[in-house]
Parts: sequence; structure tokens; C-alpha cells
Amino acid sequence: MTEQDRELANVDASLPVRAVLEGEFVNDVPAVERTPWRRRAVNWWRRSPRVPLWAKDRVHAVQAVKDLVVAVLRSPFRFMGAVVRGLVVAVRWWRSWVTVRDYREAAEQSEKLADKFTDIRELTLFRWKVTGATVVTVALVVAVLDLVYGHRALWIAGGVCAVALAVLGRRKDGSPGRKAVLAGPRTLTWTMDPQILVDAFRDAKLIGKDETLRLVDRATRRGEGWAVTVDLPATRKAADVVKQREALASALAVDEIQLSVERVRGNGGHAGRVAMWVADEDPYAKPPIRTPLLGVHRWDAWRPVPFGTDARGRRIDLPMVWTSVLIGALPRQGKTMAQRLAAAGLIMDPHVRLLVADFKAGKDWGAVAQMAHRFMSGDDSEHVLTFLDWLVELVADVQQRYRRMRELDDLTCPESKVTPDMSRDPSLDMPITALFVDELHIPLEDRTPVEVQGKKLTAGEYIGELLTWLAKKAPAAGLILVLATQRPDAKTLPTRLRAVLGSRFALRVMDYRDSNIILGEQMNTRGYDSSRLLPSHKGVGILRPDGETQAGAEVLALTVRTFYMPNEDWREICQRGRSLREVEGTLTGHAAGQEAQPMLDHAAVAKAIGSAPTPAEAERAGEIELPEPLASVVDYLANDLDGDDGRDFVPTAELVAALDVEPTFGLDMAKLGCRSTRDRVPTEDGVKQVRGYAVADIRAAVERLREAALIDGEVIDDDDR
Ligand SMILES: Nc1ncnc2c1ncn2[C@@H]1O[C@H](COP(=O)(O)OP(=O)(O)OP(=O)(O)O)[C@@H](O)[C@H]1O
Repeated sequence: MTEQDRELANVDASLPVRAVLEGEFVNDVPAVERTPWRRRAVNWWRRSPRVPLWAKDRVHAVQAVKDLVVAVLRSPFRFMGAVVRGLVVAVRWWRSWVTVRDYREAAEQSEKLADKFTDIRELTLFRWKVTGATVVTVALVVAVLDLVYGHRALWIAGGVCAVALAVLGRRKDGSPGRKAVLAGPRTLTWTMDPQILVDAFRDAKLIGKDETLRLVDRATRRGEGWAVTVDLPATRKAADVVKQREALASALAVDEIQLSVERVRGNGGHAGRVAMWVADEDPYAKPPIRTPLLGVHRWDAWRPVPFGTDARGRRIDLPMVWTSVLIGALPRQGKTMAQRLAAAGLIMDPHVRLLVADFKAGKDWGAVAQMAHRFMSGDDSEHVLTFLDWLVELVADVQQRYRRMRELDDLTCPESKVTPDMSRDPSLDMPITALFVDELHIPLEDRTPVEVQGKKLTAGEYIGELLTWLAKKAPAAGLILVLATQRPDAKTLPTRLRAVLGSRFALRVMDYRDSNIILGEQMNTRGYDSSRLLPSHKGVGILRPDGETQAGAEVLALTVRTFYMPNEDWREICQRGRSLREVEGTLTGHAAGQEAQPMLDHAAVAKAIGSAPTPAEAERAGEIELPEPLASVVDYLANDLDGDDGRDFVPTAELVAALDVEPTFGLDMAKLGCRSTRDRVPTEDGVKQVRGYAVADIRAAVERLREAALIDGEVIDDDDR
């Protein structure tokens, strides 16, 4: 072998090569693998848009046969209906002809009815005579035919007439026919007749009067409901259909909880393709399903955790690693259950470290104490301060992790992120660590004074800052935050914290504002509003996942019913978690009886999270300036805006009189998102309807502007670092 040959061999060494046996004939020309014609034909058949779906797919074929059988069975009734309608149409036409209606109406309109009366009478008489003569002739012809050919002729003549009448009376757009003034209740019948689906889209104003839908997939049975996929006319958007789900549900005569509408994205879809599924009955009225985690021995925290099912019964898993979760709801709607489900997957992975702060102080979390690294249950100030220490410890731990990651080689740690192998390597000490906080509003509202580097804060404010820092920086280092709160209002939950929590789960809340606070700005206008969920639907909420779920990567949010995990199942899972950790030797902290006080370096942590002022401080210091005239309005309405018992409405006239505003006041306010409305207010002259502003709208506009300002500040902050 020459030197050159050796070099070439070295270059190619990286390529996978098949061993060549000595004496084997090596053909240099690569054999072109031909696809057999049969497979090509099958491929063409499967992909061709010209081949109907029922000829490609078994489900659709079965549905097509069912539809055919139903159509055949219904055809005699439909035929009879069409004949009767045809008869009505024919009689109506004859009446207007015999009474010369068109001529009479024209004369009436030109006010010449009196002049034309004799003509009209004569014509009417003549047409009656023609009618009489025709009837007599037809009767004679029929009698003769009957005599000559027997009754068969009568049947044939009757059949031809019936077909003619049926054609005349067939249902088609704009066909005449009497409509009932007050028809009976509307029911869902579109599964049999796609025209009703088109009418529903028209009634819901999702398509125009002259537009129609294109059927991509016929209505087929899927689970316990009907699925259908349609294409909207060009320029109409599927996103609008998702938004108008309620109107469509009304047009289809079903409860909106039964209707699921999704935009079909990716290769098989486009911006105007809508997949709909209509449940036969309320999908959440059935008994809850127990968590499938009970059936497995252990779980891998890197796999999404089984969380619940959607309306169709598809399992929805929640990705946990590299994200943080916010759960919000009114009391007794299933927050703790949802949180415990997320925890269950992590408990069954012995390499995960769990910290649980239960400010509800009930028995719901008790069982987790046997395997948790840190556990606390209570709602006093001392608990809040202990929790604060945990957070300080976590911030220091995260900083340490990043420092250590910088020193690791690229093979072990390819980016500044914990990998599955790293999280399981005890020598690296970077296990996935999950912090669960139930009733988060309790520590956030705590007013115990604390001093951080000479600055006086309340414990709640400092906790908000620490959590924000953790939610922003810690997920990549393997720390998961799962926060649940009963009070998802803007005052309690700092905007900066909300903005960095990746996954959101909103169970039923009071109104759309609270729902938006959990799910994100304007989510109600995109069709996701958890205040519309029913109180009886425990554990049902809207999930906005951070990452892909079974419903697809592109789905913005979906309604999910969490699995059911009663206390006995929860206890069993916690016991399994403990046993797994004992076997792996990963039982630490509280569970292992090591209640060592965390080593805290408050100064370093305060430095790490920066000396950025808290949102409250920033507002106090006037850093977040509101534009005029909103700023003056906010000053004027200070008490009404802050307190829950303030006014709901303020008249424009009052604002104009109190504040020295420009003539463009209304326009300026509208630009800032506050539109005036009309409301009834008591005055000296009694109750009067006046123009003014809803205080809630003003509050929302202020909140929006502050949020935007804070997020902008955040971005600048991040870039600086
Ligand atoms: N998926 C579910 N299916 C059926 N019932 C559920 C489901 N999730 C929760 N529940 C029921 O709802 C009730 C409230 O649940 P949970 O205690 O989790 O609510 P919560 O919002 O945490 O309450 P609180 O506000 O008191 O903390 C419980 O009785 C529970 O059994």
C-alpha cells in the first residue's frame, strides 16, 4: 500500500463500510434499487387526492357503507317529502298563473288597477277555462290509456308525475317552500347532512352567504363522537373558527364543552383547514380516570408525565424538565390534584430531588414527606421565612451548577443545560430538583419585613424576586418550579414572575381577566377562557403547555381533565418513591432525617438576583410612567382602582371636570385601550344613563401598560447580564 493509499484509507475511515472479502467481485456501479411497480401503485393510490378517502382508509370505508345504508333506508321518506314539496310548489305556481298575479301586481304598482281590471278579469276567466280543458283532457287521456293498456298505464303515469314533482321539490339553496314560523328545538343532525354544517358556519358568520365549505374528511365516528375535517373558503381563517367556537356550537345545537375545534397545521393542513370533533354527550360528565402511573414500577422524569385526558379521551402528558408550571383556579377546583399528578411522575424517578412547601397546611401533601428532600406544611410567618431560606439556598445551588457546568468537557455537557446523564450522575451532584409550592399567594402576600443588603423589603416581595430569578435561570440547570395559587390576580402574582413561567394550567376561575393572568394576555379572545368551565367539572382546565403534547406541537392550548388520584393512590406512589430511593441510595434531606439548616449566603444571592427594584418599588419610584391622560385618571381614581369596594364606573363628564384634559381626551384614552361605554348612574335628578369608563377597563389598561414596561425592562436586564 502506498503512502497516498494509506492517507485515503484514513480519510475514509470515518465512513461506515461493508467488509470486502478476499476474492469477492466488487461491482463499482451501485445497484439502483427499483421500487416494484405494485408498491409504486399502492403509494400513488394512498397519496393521490383524486382517490376518495373511503377507498384508502378502513375507517372511512366503514363510515361510507354506514352512510349508504342510512341513505337507502331514508330515501323513501325523503322522496315522499320531495313529492309533497313539489306538489306545493306546483299548486302555488298554478294559483299565481290563474289569478294573473304578475300582471295584477304590475298594475297595482303603477296605480292602474282600475283601468286594467276588465283585462285582468278576462284573462283570469280564460286561464280558468284552459285549466278546466286541460283537466278534462288529461282525465280523458288517462281513462283511454287505462281502457287500452290496463292499470299499468296509470301506475306509470303516476310514477312519472311523482318523479317530476320530486325534482321540482328537491332541497336546494333558495328553493321555495314554507318555513315554520316557530320551528321545534334545534338538534344536531349534521352528521347525516353536510349541508347543515355549511348552514351552521353561515349562521355563526364564519363564512359568507354565498360561500361554502369543502369536505376534507367526511363525518366519521371517532371515540364517542363525530369527527369531520373541512376546508374554509380562501381567505377565511381557521383561527377565527377556534375563536368563535361558542357561536358554532350554538349553530350546531350542542354545548360548547362538547365541541372541539382545532386548526390542522403542518404538512397535512393549512391556515384554512379545521378539524372538528363533536362529542355525543358531555365528555366530562363521566367518572374520572385513575392515573396510569399506578400501573408502572418507576418513571423517568425526562419523559412527560401522564397528566390527564382531552375531550376525545386522548392521554395528555405534561413535559416537566426545562420548564416551570403555573396552576391557578378558584378554591376546590382541583389545583392540588393537578400539582400532585405532576409530582407523581417525578416521585417515581429515584434520581429526582423534591422540595414541597405546602402553605395550604392540609393533609393533601402529607405522604410526600417520607421521600422529599425538603418538606414543610404551614401558613405562618415562620414557614414563609423558612421557605425564603430554601429559595436562597436554591439560587446558590443553581449558580454553583452553572459554574460547574462551565468546567465540564463538551462531551459530558454540550451546552449550558443539564442532560439526562448528568442529572443521574451522583458525582456531578446536579439531580433534577423540583420545587412544589401550594397556595403560593400566602408567601407572596406576607408582609414580614426583611432586610437585603441594606434594602428594606417585605418577605413576599423578596420571595417574588427569588422565584422570578429561579424561573428565569434555573430550568436549564435542572430546577423545575410548580406553583399553584388560588388567587391568580395581578396584585398577588408579580408580572415578572408570570412572564417566565412556561407551562400554564387554568382550572375554573371567576372571570376572563383571571384566566388571562394564568394563561397569558388576550387568551380569551383566542378562544381560551377558563371562567367558562362548569363548576361541576372538577379537575377540568385549560392547559397551555411549554412544548409538545399528544395534541401536536402547534396546539396553543387545550382543555384537559386531569387524572384522578385519591389519597390512597398518592400514598402508594410516595411509598414507591421512597423504596426506589432507598434502593438507589438517593434518599436525602428531610426524608433521610437530615434536617440540617441550609448554608445561606444572603449577600451573594442578593448580588446574583441583582439590585433591580421590585415591581412595587419601581412603581413607587415612578420608574414605570403611565402615559397621559391615563396617569391623571389613575391618580384621580386611586382609591377606586385599588380597593375591591370602589366604584365600578366613572362618568366622562366627571373626569373632564376634575382633570384639566385636552379635547381629544376620549380619543387618547381609546388609544391606550380604554373605550367609553354607557351606564346608569344616580344623579341629583334621579338615575341617568351617561357615558363613562368602566373602572375594570382602566385597571386592565394600566396593568397591560405596566406589564409591557416590565417585560421590556426584563429584556434589557437580560441583555446587560
Ligand atoms: N380530575 C378530577 N376528577 C374528579 N374529581 C376531581 C379531579 N380533580 C379534583 N377533583 C376533586 O375536586 C375536589 C377539589 O380538589 P383539590 O383539593 O385538588 O382542589 P384545590 O383547588 O386544591 O382546593 P383548595 O382550593 O381547597 O386547595 C376534590 O374533592 C377532588 O376529589
